[in-house]
Amino acid sequence: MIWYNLMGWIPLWTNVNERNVSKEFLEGLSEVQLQAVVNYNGPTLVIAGAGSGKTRVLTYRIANMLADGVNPHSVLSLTFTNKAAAEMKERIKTVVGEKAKYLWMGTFHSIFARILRAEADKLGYPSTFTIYDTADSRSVLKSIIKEMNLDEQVYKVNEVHSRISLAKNNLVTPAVYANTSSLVTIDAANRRPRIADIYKKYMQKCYLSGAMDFDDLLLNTNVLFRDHPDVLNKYQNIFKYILVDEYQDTNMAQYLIVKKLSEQHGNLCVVGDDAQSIYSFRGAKIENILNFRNDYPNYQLFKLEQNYRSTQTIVNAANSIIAKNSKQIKKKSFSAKDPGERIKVLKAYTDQEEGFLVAGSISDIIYREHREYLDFAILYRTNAQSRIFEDALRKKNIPYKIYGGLSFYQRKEIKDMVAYLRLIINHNDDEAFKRIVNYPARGIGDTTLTHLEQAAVANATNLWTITTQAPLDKVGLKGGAIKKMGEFAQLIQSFQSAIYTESAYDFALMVATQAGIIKDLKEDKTNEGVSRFENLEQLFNGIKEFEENAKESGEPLPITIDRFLENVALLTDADSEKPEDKNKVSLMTVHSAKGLEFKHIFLVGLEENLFPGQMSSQSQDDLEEERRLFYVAVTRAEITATISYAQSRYKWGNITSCVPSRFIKEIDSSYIDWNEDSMFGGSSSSASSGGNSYSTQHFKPKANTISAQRTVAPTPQHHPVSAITEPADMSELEVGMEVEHERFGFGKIEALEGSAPEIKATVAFTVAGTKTLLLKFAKLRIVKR
Ligand SMILES: Nc1ncnc2c1ncn2[C@@H]1O[C@H](COP(=O)(O)OP(=O)(O)OP(=O)(O)O)[C@@H](O)[C@H]1O
Ligand SMILES: [Mg+2]
Repeated sequence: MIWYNLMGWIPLWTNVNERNVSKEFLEGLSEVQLQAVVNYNGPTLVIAGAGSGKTRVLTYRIANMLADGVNPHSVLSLTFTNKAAAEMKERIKTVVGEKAKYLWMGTFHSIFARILRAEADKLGYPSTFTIYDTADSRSVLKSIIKEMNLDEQVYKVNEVHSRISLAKNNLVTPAVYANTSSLVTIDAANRRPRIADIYKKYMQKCYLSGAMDFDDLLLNTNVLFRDHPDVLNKYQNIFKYILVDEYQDTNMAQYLIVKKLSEQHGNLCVVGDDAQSIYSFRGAKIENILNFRNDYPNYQLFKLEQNYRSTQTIVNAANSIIAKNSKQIKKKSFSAKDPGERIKVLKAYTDQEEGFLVAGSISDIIYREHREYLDFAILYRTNAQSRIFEDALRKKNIPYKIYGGLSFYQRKEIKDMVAYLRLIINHNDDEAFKRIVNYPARGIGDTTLTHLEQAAVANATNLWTITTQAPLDKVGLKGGAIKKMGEFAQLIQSFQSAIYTESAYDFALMVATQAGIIKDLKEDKTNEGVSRFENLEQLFNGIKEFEENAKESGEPLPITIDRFLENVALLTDADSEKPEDKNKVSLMTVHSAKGLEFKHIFLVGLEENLFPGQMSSQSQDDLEEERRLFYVAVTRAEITATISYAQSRYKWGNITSCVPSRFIKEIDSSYIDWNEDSMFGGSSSSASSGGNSYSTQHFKPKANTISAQRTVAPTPQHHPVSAITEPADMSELEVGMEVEHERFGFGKIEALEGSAPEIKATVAFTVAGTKTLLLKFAKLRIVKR
C-alpha cells in the first residue's frame, strides 16, 4: 500500500510525476490532491470527509489523463446523478477541449442501460426494451397481487416492491429469495410467505413486456457479464480506466460490475466517504469501501484532510456529529477558511411557523448580505415536508425549485403521451398498452381489456401479441371490440417506419396529432384541461430542447425519439433542473443534496421521529445511518447552516407535539447558537427574519422599517386591559375567555379539546387570525378586565 496524506508524506512512491507546467489546471490542487490526480495507474482509493475535493480530484484525474493522451473512449466514470456527470464533463471540456464528450460518463443506470441495449439479444430482450419507472413497477405488482388473490393489506405494493428491489440489488433471484431465511425478515416470513412467488411472476411479466425496471439494469448487467465472458471481455478491454464517485453508496450489484470490469486493467479509482453512506436502505454496502484493501492489496490510498467548502465552525460541528457514530473510519477534517458563524437553531411553535421563519431568514440574509436565491437550499428529511416551505416562500415572493419526485413526468397527460411513444417503440410494453388502449376514448372497455389480460396470462405472453396474433373471438371479444382493437393496433403500427427517420420532436408531434391527443386536450376548456394542454406543450418544449442540446454536442442526426425516452426514463431526483430555474432557492431532501454545496443551508424539521425518522429508533445501525445523513446535510453549507424545528406539527389532520431532534444536542455546543431570544424577544443575535410576520428584527438601524411590516400585537390602548395574569394554568382556561399570546397578541378562546398535557385551544386572535395551539407550548395569559 502506498499512503499519502497531507501531514505525513510516506515516500514509498517512486514514480511521482513532476508538476507539469503546461497543465495549468493542476495549479488549483493541493499537494495531496495533485498526487491523487497524476498517479492514475493502478487501483486507487481516495477516502476523505465532505468537501475535501474528492469529486474535484476525480474530475482533474480524468482531465489529466486526457491531457496525457489517454483515449476518452477508454475512460468510464460513474457518478450518482446525470447532473453530476454533465457538470464533470463540462469542467473537463473547458480544460482539455472537445474530446471530453467521448468519455463514458454517467450514472450506473444510464451507462449500463446503454450497454444492455447494445447486448440485449444475448439476454433475450429487444434492444428497444422499455425502462419501467417506479409507477410502472408498482402497477405490475398490483396486478400480480390481484391475480394471485392475495390480501392487498398484507401484501402492500410499496413494501413488496422495496423487498424485490433490495433482493435484486443483492443479486438474489426469486429461487434464492424463497430459500434464504436471512433475507426474509420475521415479519415477512410469517405474514408474507408469497413474496418470492410475486417476485418470480414480476420478473416474468417484465420479461414478457420487454421491460426492465431500474434494478434490472444492474441485475441484468451482472447476468450479462456472468453468462457471456466474451461480452465481459469486450468491455474489460474497452474500459482501461474506471472511476467511481460516491463509492460508499454502491450496492452489491454495482460493486460486482465495477470489480469485474476492472479485472483486466486494474485501473480502478474510487472516491468516497464512509461517513456519507446514506443508502443502505436501498442495499448500499459501506463494506465496499472498507473491503477495497482486500480486493486490491496493492492499492494506493489518498487521504484528503482539508475541507475547501465550509467554514471552520461548520467543519468542526460536522466532525462533532459524526464522532458519535461507532462505525467509522477515523479521519481528520479541517478547514482553513474563516471561523464563520455558529449554527443557528430556529425554534417554531408550529410547522407553519417554521416555514415563515425559514423564508424570513432567507430574505433577511439576501437583503443583508446581498446574496442571490441560488445561494440557498432548504433540506428536509422527507419530500412531504416541502409544502409548508413552498407556501411560505410563495408568500414572500421568493422563487424556488423543488428537486425530486419528478412530478412533471408523473402527470397523467404526460404519462399518456410518453406511453404512446413507448408502445410504438416496444409493442410488448404492457403498462404502456394498458394506459392508452382507450385513450383518447375509442370505446374499448374494461371487459375487453380483462379478456386480453387473461389470455395474455394464460398464454404467457403480452397484450400486444394477443391483440395481433390470437383469434380474438376465442378470447371472448365481440365483433365491435375486435374491430376497435384492430384499429388500435394499426394506429400503433402506422408510426413504425418513422421512428428512426424523423427527429424526436417531429415524430412526437405526429403521434400526438394522429392519435388524437392534441384534439382531446384542446377540446377541454376547463381550467384543468387548459393546464393539461400547457403541460403537454412543456413536454414538447423539453423534447425540442433535448434535440437542440444533442445537436450542439455534435451527435449524428436525426436525434430520434428513443433517445429522448431513454433520457426521461433515467432521470434521477437531482436531474430535473431547467435553465430558467437557475436563480432560485433549492428545496430537496438531504438524500438528493449529496455531493452538492450551497452558501446557506436551512436544515428543517429537526425533530425526533422525523429526523431521525421513526424507523431509525429501532436499531443502532439505522440510527447511525440517520446520523450520517445529518452529517451530509450540515456539510453542504459553505457559509452558514441553520437548523429549525417545530414544537407541534400536523400529522394526519391532528396537531401533535414534537420533541427536538437528539441530533441538535449532539453537536458540540460551542458551535451552536440557540438563538432563543432573538426569535421572540429581539436579542441582538442573528437569524431572525426581516419580513417575517412574527419575529423581531435584530439589526437596529432598519428595525423601524421592518417592524412596520410586522403584525404587532395590539397595545393596551386598543384593548383596555386592566390586568394580565402569569401564563395560565391550563385548567383555568375556558371557552370564551380572552387571552394574550406573546406573539399573536389578543384573542378569544373558541374551543378547547384533548386532555392534559396535550390540550389544544383554538383561539381567534384579533390580528393574527384563528389558530389552534398546543397549550403546553403556547403559554397563554388570561386577560382580566
Ligand atoms: N485545492 C482546492 N482549492 C480550492 N478549492 C477547492 C480545492 N479542492 C476542492 N475545492 C472546492 O471545494 C469544494 C468541495 O469540493 P468537492 O465537491 O470536490 O468535495 P467532495 O469531497 O467531493 O465533497 P462531498 O463529500 O460533499 O462530495 C468545491 O467547491 C471545490 O471546487
Ligand atoms: Mg463529491
